[in-house]
Amino acid sequence: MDYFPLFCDLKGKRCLIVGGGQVATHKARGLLLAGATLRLVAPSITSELELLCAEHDIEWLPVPLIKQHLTGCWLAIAATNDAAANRLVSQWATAEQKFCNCVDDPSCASFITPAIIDCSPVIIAVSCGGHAPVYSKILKQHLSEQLPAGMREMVLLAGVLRERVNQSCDSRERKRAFWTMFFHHAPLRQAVSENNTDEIHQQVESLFQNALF
Ligand SMILES: C[C@@]1(CC(=O)O)c2cc3[nH]c(cc4nc(cc5[nH]c(cc(n2)[C@H]1CCC(=O)O)[C@@](C)(CC(=O)O)[C@@H]5CCC(=O)O)C(CC(=O)O)=C4CCC(=O)O)c(CCC(=O)O)c3CC(=O)O
Ligand SMILES: NC(=O)C1=CN([C@@H]2O[C@H](COP(=O)(O)OP(=O)(O)OC[C@H]3O[C@@H](n4cnc5c(N)ncnc54)[C@H](O)[C@@H]3O)[C@@H](O)[C@H]2O)C=CC1
Repeated sequence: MDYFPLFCDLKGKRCLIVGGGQVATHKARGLLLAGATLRLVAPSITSELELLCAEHDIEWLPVPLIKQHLTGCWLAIAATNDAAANRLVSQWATAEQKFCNCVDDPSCASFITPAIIDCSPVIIAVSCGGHAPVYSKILKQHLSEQLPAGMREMVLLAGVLRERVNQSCDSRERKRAFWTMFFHHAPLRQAVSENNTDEIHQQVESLFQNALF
């Protein structure tokens, strides 16, 4: 496997972005959606980034880049149009064992950003390993057209029931069977996609009786 996919909780965690152009703006948008706080090092930034600075926890430093800008940051994105600056960020981050994305050269990056379908809590990330970013975008589109109806709602319902299932049953086998049945259960899926709460309740109770005990 060329890259190991991870889903990171970035809420409240500071991330460094170096550069303030179109690509930096796009990466900033993504990190902010995940709740990160940002340190932005760039002499100038796009008007969208200026707006984001007013609305979010972003520390914009219009000063020359120094190694200390990495201090307190969990990861870095080198997003300038200056290849040497991007490489420097990557070298500094790697020396400190921090993950670094490099927008103009995947060979000096320790992570790459995938194309993302965000139906949180369901998140689908697609990468072509840096070979073909546009194809990642096309695959994302393709996948998003194939997703099952009510997918997100079924997952949210599973989250609500999870504790009860764990409390009701010790057998890992039976729990696995319960969840497999749950997600394949046509009447339940139908009720969930229609948001029919009475029917959802009935189907869930009968699943508990039939599958768990
Ligand atoms: C390695 C990686 C590093 C990283 O950024 O993490 C990287 C690198 C580079 N991208 C370049 C170009 C473009 N990238 C896009 C788009 C996306 N690029 C994304 C990720 C990645 N791009 C990482 C690999 C991920 C993977 O494995 O797939 C996506 C998936 C995710 C995101 O950025 O959010 C997002 C689509 C998301 C979406 O829409 O959902 C478009 C199209 C467009 O903008 O519409 C173009 C123009 C067309 C073209 O050139 O192909 C160039 C050449 C720059 C130049 O010409 O100088 C490099 C540098 C190089 O290849 O060396
Ligand atoms: N990974 C990806 O998805 C993509 C990557 N790219 C690459 O991203 C690079 C940047 O693209 P854009 O944002 O469109 O460029 P841009 O020209 O809009 O912005 C470049 C930014 O970098 C800043 N900058 C330059 N030198 C700096 C330094 N030493 N320290 C701090 N900031 C510095 C500039 O002030 C500017 O804000 C391009 O060189 C291209 O190779 C381009 C398209 C997609």
